[in-house]
Amino acid sequence: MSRTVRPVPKAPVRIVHLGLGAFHRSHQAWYTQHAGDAPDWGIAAFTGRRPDAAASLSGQDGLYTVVERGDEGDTFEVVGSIVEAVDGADIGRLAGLIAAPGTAVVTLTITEAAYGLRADGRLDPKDPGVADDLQQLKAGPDGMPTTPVGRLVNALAARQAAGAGPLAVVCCDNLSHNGTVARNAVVGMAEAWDPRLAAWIDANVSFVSTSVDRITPRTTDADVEAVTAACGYRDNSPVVAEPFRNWVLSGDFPAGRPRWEDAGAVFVDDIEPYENRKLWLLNGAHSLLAYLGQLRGHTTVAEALADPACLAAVERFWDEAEANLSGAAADGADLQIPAYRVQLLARFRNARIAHHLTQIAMDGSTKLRMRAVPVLAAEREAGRTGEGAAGMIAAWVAFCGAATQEGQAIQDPLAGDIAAACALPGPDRVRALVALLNEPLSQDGGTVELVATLAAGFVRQEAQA
Ligand SMILES: NC(=O)c1ccc[n+]([C@@H]2O[C@H](COP(=O)([O-])OP(=O)(O)OC[C@H]3O[C@@H](n4cnc5c(N)ncnc54)[C@H](O)[C@@H]3O)[C@@H](O)[C@H]2O)c1
Ligand SMILES: O=P(O)(O)OC[C@@H](O)[C@@H](O)[C@H](O)[C@H](O)CO
Repeated sequence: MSRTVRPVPKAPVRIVHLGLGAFHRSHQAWYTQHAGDAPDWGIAAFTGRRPDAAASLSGQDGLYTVVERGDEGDTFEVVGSIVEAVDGADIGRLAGLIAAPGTAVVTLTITEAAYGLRADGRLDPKDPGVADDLQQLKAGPDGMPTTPVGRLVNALAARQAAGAGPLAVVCCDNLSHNGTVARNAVVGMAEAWDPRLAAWIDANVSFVSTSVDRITPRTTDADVEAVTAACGYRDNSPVVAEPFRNWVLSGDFPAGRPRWEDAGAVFVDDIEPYENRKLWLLNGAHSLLAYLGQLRGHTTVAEALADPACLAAVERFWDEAEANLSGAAADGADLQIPAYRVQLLARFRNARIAHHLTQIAMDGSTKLRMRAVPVLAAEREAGRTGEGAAGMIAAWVAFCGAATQEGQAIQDPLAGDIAAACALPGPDRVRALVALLNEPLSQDGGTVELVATLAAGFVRQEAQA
């Protein structure tokens, strides 16, 4: 940025973030800036796989613009809660910050696929990243773990050694029971390296579960230009997000936390109803639109939703999801599912947010396990067909088949297995793909037949003009 516009003084680092992407900047960093005690809570944010985002943000003193993009127009706000942006490969700095007694919270947005989990939600020791990091951790001080979980385990060992006390790890990825997932991944890796560290983590680290929501597509060059034109300064790291935002958290913060509730965050005892409402209705519809929409020639969420066939598929899935959602939380709070559905349609129709289906389609095997499988399993259990949820899986099956035939790479942690499944003949192909999402469902002949029939009806169409 060409001028100093730091909206708050530089706060001391008390939060460490892993996964410095678009979402962290539009969500957790925004909430931290808007907490009543923001001057006490600075964030040191580490990138995942490349140093670029840290270099870009460091070049402008950590400051960046959140462009809130509504139906009617844009508003701009400079956010200053990220006080340090670091290359994720700098594991020394990460260990130093996590070992510091002042550090109280670690937040994560490293994507669903980065946890290295099997379909049953446990750490997968055969995952190449997990296996390699275990070797690195066992190599001692010269080891260089490369996955976020391996780096975090390494840094927690430094905190244990420093006697710096307990802290909270707050998973902000779109995963069911995301606190438990983060715990399984971190404790699972620690156990395989050093059981005493695993025991220390068990006793000292609180894994907080969250439901996180704010549609934040990848920033484009046009977004950078729009900020320059509207604000009169050059920001190389702006982020564009919808006006809506939501954060529900459940768990303990043994070393304290910012007053995120001042910015609208909600703390609950029973997070599951909120989590399912968001993951099934919002993210489920997104995944359905990502595969069916692309097969029908659309490129963005808003375009796909304007197609009556896609809208009907979403409504069909939502009816099934709603039948299996709790309408109220344990404390009696009404989750207002019908109103939530209406609001979602309006959010998806915000055509000024160009949310690309290709981005949502990535890592489908991990996402569909949480977005389609639970609804389909519940529908089958209730003696119903589960055609809406099966439709989402069928769209993914047809999408994988079309991409494979066209020689396009599928970005997914199971890309090799997907390619192998797609090489099989008809019914075996569908069964093998369903098995990648959920083994028991793949043994249910009725489910496989239903998915196969629906998938046969989804054929690739020419891109819409
Ligand atoms: N973007 C949204 O609208 C949104 C909304 C709610 C939740 N989320 C959650 O946040 C996550 C990140 O979204 P984003 O928009 O910031 O994405 P992004 O691509 O902008 O950033 C992702 C970050 O994670 C790192 N990363 C990605 N894959 C990794 C891997 N396999 N190993 C290590 N690091 C990896 C990247 O390097 C980057 O730092 C999503 O996957 C989702 O779980 C996103
Ligand atoms: O971010 P992912 O890859 O988990 O999923 C893609 C979208 O469904 C997601 O980013 C939503 O836009 C977001 O969860 C809205 O809060």
